[in-house]
Amino acid sequence: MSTFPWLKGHGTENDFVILPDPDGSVHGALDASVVRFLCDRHAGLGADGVLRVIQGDKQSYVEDGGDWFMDYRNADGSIAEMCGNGIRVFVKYLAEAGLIDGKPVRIGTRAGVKEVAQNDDGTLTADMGEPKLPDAAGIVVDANGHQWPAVHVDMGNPHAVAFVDDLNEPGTLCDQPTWSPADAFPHGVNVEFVVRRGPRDVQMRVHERGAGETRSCGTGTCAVTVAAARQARDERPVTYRVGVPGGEVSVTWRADNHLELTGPAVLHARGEFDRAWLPGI
Ligand SMILES: N[C@@H](CCC[C@H](N)C(=O)O)C(=O)O
Repeated sequence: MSTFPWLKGHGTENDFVILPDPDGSVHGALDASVVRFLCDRHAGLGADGVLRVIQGDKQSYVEDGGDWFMDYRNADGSIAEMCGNGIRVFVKYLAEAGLIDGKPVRIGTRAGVKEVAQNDDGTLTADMGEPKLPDAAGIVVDANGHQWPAVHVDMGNPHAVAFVDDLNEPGTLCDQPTWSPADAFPHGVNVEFVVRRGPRDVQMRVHERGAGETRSCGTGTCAVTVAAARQARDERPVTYRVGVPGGEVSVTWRADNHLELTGPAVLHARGEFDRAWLPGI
């Protein structure tokens, strides 16, 4: 095919190029350079990542692809296990395309199958599964010469959560934080900076692995909730309001240890891309 369809969508302004590829034949292996080009904000369509939509039984990446499989790629072309904002946008697309009804849907990801429900108010709720808290005490995040202790929370993808006094304090805005010990995150990490605004109410900024500072990160809001609830010794179930630069979401840490992420999802553009426009690919 000389052209392929695309859509744009976002969840709290964490934005994605959606590539429908129901039987996996449109994009084949999906080259990292194609992802980089599509996500380029100057030369391409512009996005924090790509959501490729494949039927669960037509993908060849994981054992259980669910009803539909979310093949997630970061803007730099790297593969990530999971995306909490992306999965809501993914289901919004499936619903608007008439590919699913209103019932909860099982979405396969590289971090396992996640169930996503569509709520009456238009928001979506994803069961994000259980967090892991690897025993990695003593992690320090370093940004522009400033350092903060951080908590390692794994939501299928890795997060380092650092509590700060002020989200605008020097150092929190930078290209890419580093961390020590260097081997704590062999595959890189998403870094969240957090302030408490009140009981069960936090505000964060995030530097995403493979995308830089973004307006939101759904798995990051779950990691932040876990770190904040543990710090406050909250009893479960507990619900946190998590503000991000692009809006806000609600995260419940249930008694059974699962995290539930509720937030908006928006589709805002669609088109047809001519393969001849992919430079040198
Ligand atoms: N924005 C996402 C996370 C996307 C993947 C992340 N950058 C990683 O590499 O782990 C979210 O909403 O969770």
